[in-house]
Amino acid sequence: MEAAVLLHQNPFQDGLRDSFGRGCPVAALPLAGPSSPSSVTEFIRGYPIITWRSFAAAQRLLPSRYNLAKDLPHSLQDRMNALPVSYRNSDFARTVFEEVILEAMTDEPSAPPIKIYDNGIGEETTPPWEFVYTNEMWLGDGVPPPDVRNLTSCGCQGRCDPKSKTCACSKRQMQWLSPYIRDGVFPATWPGSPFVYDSKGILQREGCPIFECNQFCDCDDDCPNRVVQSGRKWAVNIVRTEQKGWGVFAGAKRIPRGSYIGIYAGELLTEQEGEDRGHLYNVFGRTYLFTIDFHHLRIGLEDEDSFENMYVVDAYHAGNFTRFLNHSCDPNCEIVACYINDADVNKPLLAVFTIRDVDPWEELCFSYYGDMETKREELAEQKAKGAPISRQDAVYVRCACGSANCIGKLF
Ligand SMILES: C[S@@+](CC[C@H](N)C(=O)[O-])C[C@H]1O[C@@H](n2cnc3c(N)ncnc32)[C@H](O)[C@@H]1O
Repeated sequence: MEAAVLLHQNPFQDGLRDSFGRGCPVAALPLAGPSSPSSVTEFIRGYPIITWRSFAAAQRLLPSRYNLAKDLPHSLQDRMNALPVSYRNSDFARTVFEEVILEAMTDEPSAPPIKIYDNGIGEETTPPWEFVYTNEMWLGDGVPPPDVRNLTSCGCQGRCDPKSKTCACSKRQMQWLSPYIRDGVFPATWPGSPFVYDSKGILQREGCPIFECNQFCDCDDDCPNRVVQSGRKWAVNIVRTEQKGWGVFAGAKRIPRGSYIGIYAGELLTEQEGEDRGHLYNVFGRTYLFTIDFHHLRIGLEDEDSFENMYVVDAYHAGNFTRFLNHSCDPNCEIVACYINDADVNKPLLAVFTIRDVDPWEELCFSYYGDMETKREELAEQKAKGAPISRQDAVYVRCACGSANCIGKLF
């Protein structure tokens, strides 16, 4: 039986929390079931006293909220696709698309609205109505729900102090960063360490996994270790490109290096499902699959090459503006593994950050191959051996990134 912990909607709850702190009783409620949190030890007239701390403990026992890919709502897409092409290519359809995006942005209150600009390239006024706009992850068949029971959380009051010796979140971040730092010493140019962010939320260290404070941490919403979960702050636009289909462009402001841009959202699929879909997308010549095979997942394995990735994100049927990020051989963004409310190390969120300053209206791109230097070395090695460069059914697209050191083709 699941623990039934219901804290009645009480307009005074927040007031109580503010006045007495989180260790104080907030309610005495019926709480039943064998898995009632062990932290409930005091009772009033037979009812357990729920404190904020025991409430947080009890929350771990409740089923967590998550989305299943099979429940993706697609009636709007079906209706739009049933309309004549002339309507779908009208300015009105573009306004509808922008409104749909706006509606899905309730989880990022400071995010500027996303505009779809008509630059006269091509016939389409909006991207195809082939996907559900969402900032969330949708779990495919065989993908387990988030592991919330094993989340480590901090008991910090107010904003977490990166220098704290007791903050469980800074300890966890330190532990995961240590393989990437020479002699365990953080560079002086890296304020905020061991958190990966400085006090303004700018990412200080690229290429390492991020461990943010989570839903069970006691710290406040403005804690410096809550950047991805606070949502996008920078303006982005969806614009048609000459040779790469739709793309994502910065707004009127320069975006500094290390800025959070968005989550590569979509369906989280098993490797097998991703592989099957990959064959179809290769025939189609357009793919939105991202394989979760970050370097840190190999740490600790006897043979790093024996690593087998478990999950893939597919943004074809569901996703947000990040699904329009094109590839560049000289990228200004990268995807970083970010952990928040799931303790399963194989299921990070894919967070997009800038890796250099981005000019106003510049296109935002990341490398579909990860580190480009490694990719170049790999290609040179394969060429020397005369080995085939990629999988049999891969459809090669000429890379149109336009960078001076472009490797020439995609996939
Ligand atoms: C994740 S989607 C990016 C959004 C895509 N442009 C669209 O219109 O939906 C990946 C696809 O975009 C195209 N693409 C991305 N980067 C490209 C590049 N550098 N050169 C040519 N095509 C590119 C390829 O068709 C690729 O399969």
